[in-house]
Parts: sequence; C-alpha cells; structure tokens
Amino acid sequence: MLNAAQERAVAHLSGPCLVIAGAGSGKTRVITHKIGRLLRAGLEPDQIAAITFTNKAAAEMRERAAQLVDKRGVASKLAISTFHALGVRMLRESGQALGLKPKFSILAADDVTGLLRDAGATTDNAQARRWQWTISLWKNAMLTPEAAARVAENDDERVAAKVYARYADMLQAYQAVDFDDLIWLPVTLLQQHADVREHWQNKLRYLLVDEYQDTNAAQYDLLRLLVGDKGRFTAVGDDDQSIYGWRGATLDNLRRLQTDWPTLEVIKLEQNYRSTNAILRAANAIIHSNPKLYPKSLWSEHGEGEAVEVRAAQNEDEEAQMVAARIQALRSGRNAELAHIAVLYRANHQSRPLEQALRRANIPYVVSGGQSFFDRAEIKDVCAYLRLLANPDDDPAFLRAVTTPRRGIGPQTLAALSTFAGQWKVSMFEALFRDSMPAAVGARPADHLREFGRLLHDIEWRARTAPAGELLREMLETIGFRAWLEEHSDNPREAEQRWKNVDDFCGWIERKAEEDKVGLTQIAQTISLITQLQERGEQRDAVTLCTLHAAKGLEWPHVVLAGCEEGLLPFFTDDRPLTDTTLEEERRLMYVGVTRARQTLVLSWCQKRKQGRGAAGRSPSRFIGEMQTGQPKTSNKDAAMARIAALRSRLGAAAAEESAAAAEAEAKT
Ligand SMILES: Nc1ncnc2c1ncn2[C@@H]1O[C@H](COP(=O)(O)OP(=O)(O)OP(=O)(O)O)[C@@H](O)[C@H]1O
Ligand SMILES: [Mg+2]
Repeated sequence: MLNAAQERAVAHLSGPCLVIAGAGSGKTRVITHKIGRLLRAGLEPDQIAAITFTNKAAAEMRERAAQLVDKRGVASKLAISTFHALGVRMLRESGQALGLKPKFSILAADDVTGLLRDAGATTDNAQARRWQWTISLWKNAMLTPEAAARVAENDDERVAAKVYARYADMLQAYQAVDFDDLIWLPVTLLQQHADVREHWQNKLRYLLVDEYQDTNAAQYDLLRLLVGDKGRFTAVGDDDQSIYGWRGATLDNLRRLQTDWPTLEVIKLEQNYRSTNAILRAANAIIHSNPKLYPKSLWSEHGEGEAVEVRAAQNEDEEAQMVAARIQALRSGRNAELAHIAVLYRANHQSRPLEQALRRANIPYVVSGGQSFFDRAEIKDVCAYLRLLANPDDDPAFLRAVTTPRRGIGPQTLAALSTFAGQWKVSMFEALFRDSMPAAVGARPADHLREFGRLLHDIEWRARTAPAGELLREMLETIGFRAWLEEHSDNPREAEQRWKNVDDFCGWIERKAEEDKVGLTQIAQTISLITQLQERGEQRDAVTLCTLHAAKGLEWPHVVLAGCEEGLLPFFTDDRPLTDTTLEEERRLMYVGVTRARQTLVLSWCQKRKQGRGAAGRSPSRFIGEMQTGQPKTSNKDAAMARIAALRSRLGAAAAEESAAAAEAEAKT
C-alpha cells in the first residue's frame, strides 16, 4: 500500500514534514493516508485540515479519504478544501474582528472589473482589467493601498494605487470581498488578533498541503500563522511542477520552509507508480533542461511500454480529426473507456476545433477547468433555436430563444404564457397557436409571440430543402443576432470575438450537413441530444478535454497533448517574448502534461494555425526535440532537432529514418 519512504512521511507526526518528489510518485497518496493515520492517532476529523488546489481535487481527496477511514460520516467532517475555501470559513467565523459581517458577499471576477470601472471612473474594460491584475499582485504581496502607493514606480502604477484605495473603500461599504481577499484578510486577521490566532491554532491541529510548489507568499503566511511554532503540518510538492509563477506562486516557499523550520523532515520519493518508462524517459529528458532545486529522476516498475508518438497535422482542424480518430482507435482497438482518455492543451481556445471534431464523430466529452465552446453564451443562444427546431416542446430552449433578442416580450408575458400552457397541458411553443392565447397574455404581446412562432415554423418548413448552413445564417440575419451581440457585449472587440464564434459555429454546421448529407433539423437533433446530456451531467463515460493548468494532479491511461508548437507550448508572442523564467515555467507545464499519462502518450502539432484573419506557419515545440534527444541543447541544435521531429512525424517512422539521420548529422556540426 505504501513504500518505505511514503510510510516514513505518513508516520512522521511529531514535527514538520516536507515531501518533495516527482510526478506520480504518490505524494497525494501520502496525504490521504496521513489523514487516516492522524484519525487513528486520536485527532477529531474537524481538527484536520487538508488543502488542495482545486475544488475538484478536494472532492477527489475526500472520496479517497472516505475509502480509507471506513467509518461513515467521518470523511464529511474533515476540513478538506482549497486555500480560498478555508479563507471563507475563517472570515465567516472570525471576520468581525476586521469589521466584516458574517454575511459578506464574494465578488466574481467580472463583478470586480465592474467595480474597478466605477472606482477609476472609466468605461474602458481593458483598462479596468489591467488594474485588476495589478491590484491582485499587490494583494498577494500583502500590500495595502497606502503601501502600493509607496512602491508604485510609474504614472500607471500611481493611478492604479489610487484606484486601489477607492476600490478598497467600496468593498468595505458593500461588505464584499474579492478572491485575493480570501487569503490576505485571514492573514491580516491572524497577524493582528492574538486571540483569533490562538483560536484557529487550537481548532486546526494538523495541516496537510498538496501541490505546495504553487503556493504564493500570502498563502505561505497563512500556513505559518495557522500552524504556529509547533510545526504540525505536512506539505507535499514538486518543484518541477510549479506552473503558477505568473500568478505570484513562488518556489521561495520551498526554501523558506527549510529556514523557518530547522527541524523540517525532508522526504524524497523516487519511484513512480503512474507511468510506463517510455513516458517517464520523455518527462525526465524534458525537465532535464531546467535548473534543479531538488534533482530527481523518475523510474517505475510498469515496464517500457509503448513509445511516445509525435504526430504532425496540416492545421488545427486536421489535428482535431486526428485526435478523434485516435480516440476511436483506442476505443475499438483496445476497448479503452472514454473516461480513461484525456486531450490536454495549453490555451482555452484550442478546445473549439477539438470539440467540433468530437461532436462530429459522436464522441461524448467533458471540458474540465475551462469553458466549453458550446457553453459560451452566444453559442448556447444559437443552440436554443436549434433545440427548439428539433423539439418544439423544449420549454427551456423556448424561453431562451424567445428572449434572444428581446422582441418586446417581457417576463410577465412569459409567466402568463407558462400558466396558460400549464392549464392546457401543452408546451409553451404549442400554446402560441391556441385561439385563447391572446386573451391570456394580452393582444400586443400575443402578436410578438406569434411572430416568433411563425419564424420558427418558416425555418422548419424550409429546412426540408434549403442547405443547413445557409438557412442558419439567414435566420441569424433575420433576428438581428449580430446587432444584439453588439448591444450585449462590453466592447466592440468582445462583440467581434463573439460574432466570430457564431460564424465558426455556422461553418461547422455547414460542413457537418454536407458530410452527413442531412438538413438543419437533423443536425439540430444530434446537437440537442448532446447538449442535454451534458447539462444533466449524465456524461459518465466521456473523454476529458482539459487545459494543462487544470490537469495538475490528475492522471489518465491515455493522453493526447495537442498543439505542441513553438509559440503555443512554449507560449510566446511578439508582445510577450520568452525569457529564461517564462521558458522554464513553460517547460514545467510540458512536464506536467507528459506525466499525466499512464500508458500511452501522443504529442501532436500543426504546421499551420489560424491567426487573425490568416494562418501562420508553425514549427514543432522545442520540447519535442528535447524529449527525443534527452539532452539540453544550444539554440542552433534546437532548430535542427525540431526539423528532425518534424520529419519523423511527417514521413512516418520508417521513411523518416534516412532523412532524420541526415538532419541529425547536421545537428552535430
Ligand atoms: N505505494 C504505492 N503503491 C501502489 N500505487 C501507488 C503507490 N503510491 C501511489 N500509487 C498510485 O500512483 C498514482 C500516482 O499517485 P499520486 O497521484 O498520489 O502521485 P502524485 O505524486 O501526487 O502525482 P502528481 O505529482 O501528479 O500530483 C496513483 O494512481 C496512486 O494510486
Ligand atoms: Mg498529486
């Protein structure tokens, strides 16, 4: 169940303990087992606090802990949560000391942007977001508005500090906190109020922290204040998986742990229990190029396994089709469950072509830790029309479509229509055509409603002959959807992006209709089926689509890492060129991705990718080269190795050997 080193970490209860080890070596397992050990040592479940990085990870940990401590009800009392959720709890219970009422509200990111627009007396959303970013960094560095004003280095920052001061007053007046406050207010609370500090130190007798490498300075302070000088805590982490530097996470926290607690027991785990050696070799080779805080090399007893594959595609659509084909091959060839397959990527926008290809191939999927293309408001709006076409009795779809755009139909009218439909036991759409409907909702609203009904009837009728894409575009034109988007977006750029999404969606419908030789109504039926399944959460056997950041800590038997290209992974642009620091962080991100795979791993990249209105040529990620040679290289050699990778994947293994040998020779010179 546990190896010797893990057992040592679990058994060490007397003082502070740090487990520092590579991916898949069982760090999270140490935490769950240690929870069990602490319970057996006599601690009450609510005296144990375990901190994870995401809510999803917290839920998973509670599940695993429940299996270990078979007593019913015990696991639900454990304080397993994210740092932020712990902060909420502390503020609700003890925030009065800071003048915060227990019922304070927590602002979402766009609420904050709105407040900052007011605080800075501007309508410029982009400017407000820049302030938001700066203020967030200040809060994470524990700087008050006054302190921020002192450290501000230029005019922009001085203005931001003024906005910060006004924003802080607004929060106080509204009894509201933002996300960053959830860490630094508890820190302030514990620093300034000895009685509160004592209270929480007695309440939480043992602290366990997963993914410690991604904590920031404020979180470290919270940890230190909570455990006091007794040092009753265990932190586990991997310096090679630190991927939140851009949000202020700092590896200094690993060093600080050793200086702040001289008795710290540091335990390393070497054996990996997750992956095959082919995958681990790739991971080791990539991370080898980064400077080392704690050198380590992963190995496992899972045998060599299948070679890591590199595949090139012409563009992102072809890449997505290739991913879909790969999934089908895994399913039919090896009987793989869809839940055992993940497609990972660097940037959220990469999910769009992937989602479209999976839908076209009827492969169920879930998008985790990011927004699905099909979840975007504008796409859901269009889908509401399609769902209504597929099934006129779909009342939720009716409600969305009939009010998008507004058409002069208000909530009262809809409430009256709903009551009327209920009396007649028909759907709202069908109710539109009952003779007594106008009497129930009023003459004018009835006209608007019927006009909407006629529009849909007309589309349904024409869908029998007209090509799907054309019809859909025409419908969007008729209802004035683009103008509506413009009205309901924060700024022209956002409106344009949203319209582009809709346009993409129409293009996708067009292609699907041509390929499957079907009309709009049939397509609408497939779409509505998948959409509803996803909304009801009934998608148990589904492929996971996930950004690399959200994939941390998770594992799947089969992984495809899409978009392994220069510019995307590592990510950089002309405005944001790579520095040593960002390149190292990108490399760790690649390492996180590669180490999610248990049995098979495919890395794919595109020779061309859409950019603005055109498409730009791309070259394979330097990390592919690093993986294939296993050596850190000079930049010259990089380019040659990238060409080798390109050749190998383009020509297929056998044919590539000859050309690759030539390129390899070139690389040596
Ligand atoms: N001693 C062990 N015996 C058998 N399986 C183990 C052992 N330790 C860990 N595992 C398994 O290995 C896999 C990886 O473990 P775990 O997720 O705890 O690693 P981790 O170090 O937290 O990885 P990451 O760095 O990705 O978060 C899991 O499936 C876990 O159940
Ligand atoms: Mg883990």
